[in-house]
Amino acid sequence: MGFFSKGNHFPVDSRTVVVTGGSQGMGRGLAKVLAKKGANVVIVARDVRKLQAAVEYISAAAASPQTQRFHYISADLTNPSESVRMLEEVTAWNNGQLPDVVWANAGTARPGLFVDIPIETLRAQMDANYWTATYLAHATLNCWLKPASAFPAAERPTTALPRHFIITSSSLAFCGIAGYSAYSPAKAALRSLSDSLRSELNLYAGARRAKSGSAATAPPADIKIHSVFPGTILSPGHAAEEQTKHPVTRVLEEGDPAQTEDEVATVAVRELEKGRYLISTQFLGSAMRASALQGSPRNNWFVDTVFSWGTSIAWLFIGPDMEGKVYKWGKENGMPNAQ
Ligand SMILES: NC(=O)C1=CN([C@@H]2O[C@H](COP(=O)(O)OP(=O)(O)OC[C@H]3O[C@@H](n4cnc5c(N)ncnc54)[C@H](OP(=O)(O)O)[C@@H]3O)[C@@H](O)[C@H]2O)C=CC1
Ligand SMILES: CCCCCCCCCCCCCCCC(=O)[C@@H](N)CO
Repeated sequence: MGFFSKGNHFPVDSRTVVVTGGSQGMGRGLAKVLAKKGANVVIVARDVRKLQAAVEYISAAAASPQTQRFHYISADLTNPSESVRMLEEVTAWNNGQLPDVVWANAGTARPGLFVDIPIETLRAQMDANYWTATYLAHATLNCWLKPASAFPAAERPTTALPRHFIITSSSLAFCGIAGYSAYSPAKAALRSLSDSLRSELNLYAGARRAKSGSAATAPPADIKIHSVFPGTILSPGHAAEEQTKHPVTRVLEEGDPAQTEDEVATVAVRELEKGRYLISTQFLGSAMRASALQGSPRNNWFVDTVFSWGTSIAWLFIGPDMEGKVYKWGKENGMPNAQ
């Protein structure tokens, strides 16, 4: 479990990392931090011009510019076959080796009042946030776990470093607020996906160490799942979501401290290095995480347990206060859209 284990649980030096949504915002911040730590990075998004500009920006941060490699792939990850194609291309570019780390970071929020959001947008938000990550998890884990896949068989070093599949969710996975009804459910579902995959991957970790001969077909490395739950990030995506955000949503999130792409990326990677599983990136996010731990592994059993008692009391006050803010908005401004 690594309860007391020290050391870096997320070494990326000389390893190959895929970051989706790496052309801007948090994904670009992540790619830059990983480049500084010596990783080869492939960023994935749709817009080629933004990808080209981002590769230039990210490669300028490389620790060893002579040896580190950077690449971009344009793909619309709402299409499941694009995740498969993208991983094939990454593997070919990476001298036939599968990537060591895949970070499902692409996502988009379309805030607004539920009744005003067209059904197509409700579905598109699941596509953009839940399905992009789930398709990528399916494609990646198939490559990593199935020796009979279309990918070249990896070597089986006895001391292989674990591979990591990381999901960017949102602190809104822990708390539903007015104006994010199209987005939060997708991010909450990703937390459930993380917990489910984390449980399931124990099967393969066990199989790798099986006494029977089946260990020969077991994957070359253990696989770790993690999810990151940022609060507000000052990104191009955030600027766009401000356009459709109802003012009451701004009231509810006004206490949430905004982070830059570099800040959120630095904290996320630092927490991965500590071996964290559910990762919040600032204090309010940590409080929201502690209040919604369910059966998920704790970062620190003592701190998280006491923190969860505290948040359980805090919610008795914060919950009614937040309900009251929305009610007051309605009382003061009347029917939405009727002004
Ligand atoms: N901004 C915020 O306040 C918060 C954001 N988050 C989450 O963090 C992640 C990053 O957000 P943020 O930093 O705002 O990033 P942005 O919204 O600014 O950028 C999104 C990135 O994802 C790419 N992308 C979007 N859709 C697709 C698609 N269908 N296929 C491939 N790539 C796609 C975009 O490129 P292109 O459009 O060219 O495809 C871009 O690179 C998202 O998952 C978001 O939900 C979580 C908490 C808060
Ligand atoms: C004890 C716990 C108290 C909890 C109080 C909760 C207060 C609500 C804060 C909402 C923060 C929303 C950040 C959203 C980021 C995001 O994902 C979007 N911007 C999409 O990009």
